[in-house]
Amino acid sequence: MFVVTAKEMYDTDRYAMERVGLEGKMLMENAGRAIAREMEASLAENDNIMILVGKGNNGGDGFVIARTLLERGYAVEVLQCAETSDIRGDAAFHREVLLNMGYSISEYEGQDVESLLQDKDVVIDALLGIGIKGAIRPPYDYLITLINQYQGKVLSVDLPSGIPADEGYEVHQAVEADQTIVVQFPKVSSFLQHTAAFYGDWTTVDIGLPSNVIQSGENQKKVWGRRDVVRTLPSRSSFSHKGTHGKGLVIGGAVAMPGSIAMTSRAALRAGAGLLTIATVQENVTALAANVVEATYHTLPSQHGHIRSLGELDFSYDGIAIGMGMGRHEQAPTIMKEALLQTEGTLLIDADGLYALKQVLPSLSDREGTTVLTPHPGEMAHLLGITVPELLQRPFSYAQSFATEHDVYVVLKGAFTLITNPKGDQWINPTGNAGLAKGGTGDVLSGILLSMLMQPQTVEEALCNGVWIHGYTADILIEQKHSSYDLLASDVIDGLPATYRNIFS
Ligand SMILES: NC(=O)C1=CN([C@@H]2O[C@H](COP(=O)(O)OP(=O)(O)OC[C@H]3O[C@@H](n4cnc5c(N)ncnc54)[C@H](O)[C@@H]3O)[C@@H](O)[C@H]2O)[C@@H](O)CC1
Ligand SMILES: Nc1ncnc2c1ncn2[C@@H]1O[C@H](COP(=O)(O)OP(=O)(O)O)[C@@H](O)[C@H]1O
Ligand SMILES: [K+]
Repeated sequence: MFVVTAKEMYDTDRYAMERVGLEGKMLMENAGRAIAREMEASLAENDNIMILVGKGNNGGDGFVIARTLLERGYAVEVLQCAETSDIRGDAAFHREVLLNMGYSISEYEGQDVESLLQDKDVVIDALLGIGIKGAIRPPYDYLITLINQYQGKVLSVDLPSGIPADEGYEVHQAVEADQTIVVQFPKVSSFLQHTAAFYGDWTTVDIGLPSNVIQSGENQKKVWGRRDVVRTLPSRSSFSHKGTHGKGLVIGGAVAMPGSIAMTSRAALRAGAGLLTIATVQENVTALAANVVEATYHTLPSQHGHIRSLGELDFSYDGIAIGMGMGRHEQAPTIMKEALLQTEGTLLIDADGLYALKQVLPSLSDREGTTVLTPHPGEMAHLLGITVPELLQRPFSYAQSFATEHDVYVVLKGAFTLITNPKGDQWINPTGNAGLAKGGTGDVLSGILLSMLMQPQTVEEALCNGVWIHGYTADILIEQKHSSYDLLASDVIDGLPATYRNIFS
């Protein structure tokens, strides 16, 4: 499923009208009817409905929705919140159709909307869509405040009014919808931390727009779904052997942090790695060996309880993950530089490794092999030299500029983890829940990703599948036997068998 900006949506609209021959009126008819049909699932037969219509095409959709619901027998009052002379084009056309069918429209002229809303069960918000610019002006500012005070159900058309389609905007005032019915493609703002909650539950409706423009455009954004996982996750050949499934190396850990690499390693093995070696400080090996019995071990020279150097480490592995529990110390950047320059294959860098990387960033360009960075927002902000709030305002652009500039894959973790390839294409992961907001779940993700990167699939598929599996496992676990409070990172590792059985069933 494609995810779009306002510009991509307008370009698609123009292409549909000018090149394909789908008239605007027709698209608006499709949109309004599809949205009304979708809304019916949330409506009761006797509901009193108020639809607030704005002056643009979002309001135009509103006129079609009103007509469709009225024809189906619902009690709908239409409040037009703009001067009739300001309503133009397709919206004006559908306004006329509504009137021609014998229905009436009230115009907002400063009347007491609060009392008008009192006997309504549902408010449909068709005030503003993707065309919003700048701070909300009257009367929409006032109407949005009233909608948010209203106790009944609020259903928004395309976007909650006041929310822009794109990233990079601060939101001061917007409708807090219970549900949003999105026209054709989800907009970027439905995945951003500061805007996602305004949407409530959202679904998309197909209005017949072509996807050519987006498909042929640069830097596509897509949601990675279950079907993609089933389509791309390689099944195992009955003649495979442990070497076929990838020989991985995990470098990390310190005396004070033995758990991270244990989780990464156990997760990698559970996720399907054929063979796994752990390279860590000598002091931890005995305890780890009892914990991760399937792995082999390589002891690294240590100093003050952390890795001093990579010593004589052999780097001939199918995939290497570095950084988990490694600590932030003086030697870390040198160790990172060595890993960047000595390893030829796939290198995944996580956690403390990302802090060390920041100091040797230019060495990234000297790498031949694939490099994957898995930062959480704090680590990504540090790599970029910006603040976390700045990053969260524009995660798509920042992840994209970093990935393209440094020729790396970036897995920016969060409620909607964002995967970016070195060309700047992006995938959004929809799985996962707040149960994952706990120490160690990132280590587990690194292990799953290391394993995925060694299976026969593209790097993009490996990363998207790994992130999806991690989140989906947490989703099943909190549905079936855990909660978002008690879930532990190690539970996610133990939940992987059920996920695989489910995917391959
Ligand atoms: N492919 C498409 O793009 C389609 C879009 N449709 C609908 O059309 C909508 C986009 O229509 P428009 O481009 O007319 O945009 P809007 O419906 O968002 O209306 C924009 C108008 O609102 C006013 N406005 C903008 N910012 C404001 C602010 N801060 N305060 C107060 N008023 C403000 C301006 O007068 C502007 O012209 C979509 O969200 C969707 O609902 C559908 O009808 C069909 C297809
Ligand atoms: N609210 C949330 N919803 C979904 N996933 C989440 C949420 N919070 C965190 N996660 C996921 O949990 C993991 C946390 O990783 P990270 O912050 O590196 O943890 P740690 O360093 O403790 O291992 C990431 O995969 C992230 O996407
Ligand atoms: K709206």
